[in-house]
Amino acid sequence: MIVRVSQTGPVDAAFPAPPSKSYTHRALIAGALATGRTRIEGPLRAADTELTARGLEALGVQLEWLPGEIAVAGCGGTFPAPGEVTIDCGNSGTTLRLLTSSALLSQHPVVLTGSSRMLERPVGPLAGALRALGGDVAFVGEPGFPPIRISGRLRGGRTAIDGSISSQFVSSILMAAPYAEEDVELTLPATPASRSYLDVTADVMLGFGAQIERRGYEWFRVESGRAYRGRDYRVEGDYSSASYLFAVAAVCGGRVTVTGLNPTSVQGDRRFLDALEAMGCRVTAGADAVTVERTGDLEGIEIDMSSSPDTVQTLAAVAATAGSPTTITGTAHLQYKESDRVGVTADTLRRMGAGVEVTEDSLTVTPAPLHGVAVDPHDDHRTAMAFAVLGLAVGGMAIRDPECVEKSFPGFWEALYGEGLL
Ligand SMILES: O=C(O)C1=C[C@@H](OP(=O)(O)O)[C@@H](O)[C@H](O)C1
Ligand SMILES: C=C(OP(=O)(O)O)C(=O)O
Repeated sequence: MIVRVSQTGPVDAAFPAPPSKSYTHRALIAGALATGRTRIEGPLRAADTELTARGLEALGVQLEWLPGEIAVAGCGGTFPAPGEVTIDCGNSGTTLRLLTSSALLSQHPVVLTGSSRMLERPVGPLAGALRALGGDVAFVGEPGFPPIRISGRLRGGRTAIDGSISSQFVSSILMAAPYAEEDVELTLPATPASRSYLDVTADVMLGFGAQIERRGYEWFRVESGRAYRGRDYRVEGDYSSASYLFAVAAVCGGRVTVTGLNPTSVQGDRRFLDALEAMGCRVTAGADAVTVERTGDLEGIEIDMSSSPDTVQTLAAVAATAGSPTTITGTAHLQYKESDRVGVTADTLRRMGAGVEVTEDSLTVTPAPLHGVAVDPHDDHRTAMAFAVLGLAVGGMAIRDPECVEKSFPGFWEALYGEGLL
């Protein structure tokens, strides 16, 4: 299938925010490990969160998707899998990385595998740290990459972990740590990539009753034996998904309101709004809704997005419509995602007519007259959504395999269609 995107004028639209993917993954894992029952209210039902749910079911957890909620029967810290299981984590890095440490809480070995792209996404630093904490993580194929076979136990203790490729390595150990035999102490020698996701992890862990001490993003200590307690847990809206909707106002002019967003959220992609404001948009945040409005021209900016990786492509798309160049730094780890995102973004923007310069850790977009092109997102939802939005400003855009948005934002095309934008 192909979605064709035509040019549209200034907009006046309102959308509900899709629920947060990161919070849903974590609430599923905390609820599954907890003592007692959990109701996850307003979860994201998308390909990736279903993969986490199915993975937990394979580990013996009972859960049920009901309208607007998930009911999870907590297993009290030991997964009752009947024997060795293999879990296909598809294209979801969060599923594979976050389940890696918790898999040590199964009585039997667990094999984690995924799509062909997933087998190219690193897990080496996580495996190394888990070995130091008592686990046995074997690489079934290429060293440092999935598939991995996890056995042994989570003894706990102290170790260092390098999170410069992915914060998910650190989140993985933190989420399982309350069930280690001893306290877990993690030292991070370098600032982790996507550090804001460690705040999301800590937020969910504290919400489920765990105890964490931390010094910024350098050092974390989780108390052993402070089990998660099952509870009713409401999932907040997703700032990464909302970025595409806000970007519609930024590139087309007019205004877009997104409801269901937490104004004090720790999600790093909230910073995307600071970027739009610095470029010349008006951003107003209420108790539960954010409005982005553009009446004049946009100016380019310089911004560090190392903690907001999932909105780099949205920002690059907006930057191509501004009046001066934009430099986004902190982009090095985007090469490890569903695609080499900086490479794909640079290539597509150049084909559209923009000037793009790439260094190891930055992307500079120099605006120029743009024309639409055909985009093959190579199964990367964020490429499809970012360039669809830019297509609304430029016209003549064709997005192939649009169903890849199922990964995080299954209603994306319907949302645009519903507002008369497609
Ligand atoms: O922990 C999470 O929920 C995520 C962490 C980030 O990944 P990295 O830490 O690998 O950059 C982000 O890109 C991903 O979409 C979700
Ligand atoms: C990188 C992403 O997800 P994951 O790492 O879970 O595949 C994403 O959603 O952009």
